[in-house]
Amino acid sequence: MKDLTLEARPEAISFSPEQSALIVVDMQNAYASKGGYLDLAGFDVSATGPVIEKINIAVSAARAAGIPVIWFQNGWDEQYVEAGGPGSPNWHKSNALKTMRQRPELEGKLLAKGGWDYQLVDALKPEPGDILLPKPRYSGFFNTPLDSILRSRGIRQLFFTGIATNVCVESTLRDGFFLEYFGIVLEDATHQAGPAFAQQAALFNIETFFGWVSDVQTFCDTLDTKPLARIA
Ligand SMILES: NC(=O)N/C=C\C(=O)O
Repeated sequence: MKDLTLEARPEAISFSPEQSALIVVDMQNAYASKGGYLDLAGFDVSATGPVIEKINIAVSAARAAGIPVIWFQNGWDEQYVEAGGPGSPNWHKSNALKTMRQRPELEGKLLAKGGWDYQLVDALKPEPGDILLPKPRYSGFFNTPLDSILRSRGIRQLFFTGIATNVCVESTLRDGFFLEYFGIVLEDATHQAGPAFAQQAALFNIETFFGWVSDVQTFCDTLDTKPLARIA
């Protein structure tokens, strides 16, 4: 397929579907569902429903265009060895680990592989041919085979969706930038962890310093695919 031009901020960007991947960051109950880790830690997850719908549309369009879909799940083994102990800054900064220390009844329930909190939300279903990757830190490029998977497939452009815009989405897009990948975030298929200004700040950072910002409808229109559902 020939190069396509995607309308984006701060400017349009050309890309080749054969050199692209759609990355779905951490669409787990932990980050998108009531009763998940972010909700229990006091973050507002009430507006994640429309984001899930937009991600489904973007995933359908990517698959129709032959663009690989890469799903990340953030979390650790049930004993939290992969989370790191007090010698890791993750131990000190992870709000999931801090919440479990404050509420021992939650120990082993947050972001633990095999648990409900770690599972992708029911409305999002990987299909055969998609790539599902665990990741133990915010960035999808650390302690994962992502870079090798992308380079071995000649992929240079990464389209980002998922939660949280200002944490794991931005972290992975930033590291991709340093590794010479072109990062484009589909803003209406993302949601922040924290106040609304965190979403705007992350999008400002991406647009201004690290990549490009577009949206799901533009992505679908540019690929000229017929997504499963039109965006209202
Ligand atoms: N997926 C994320 O952006 N996660 C943010 C915070 C955390 O995992 O503690």
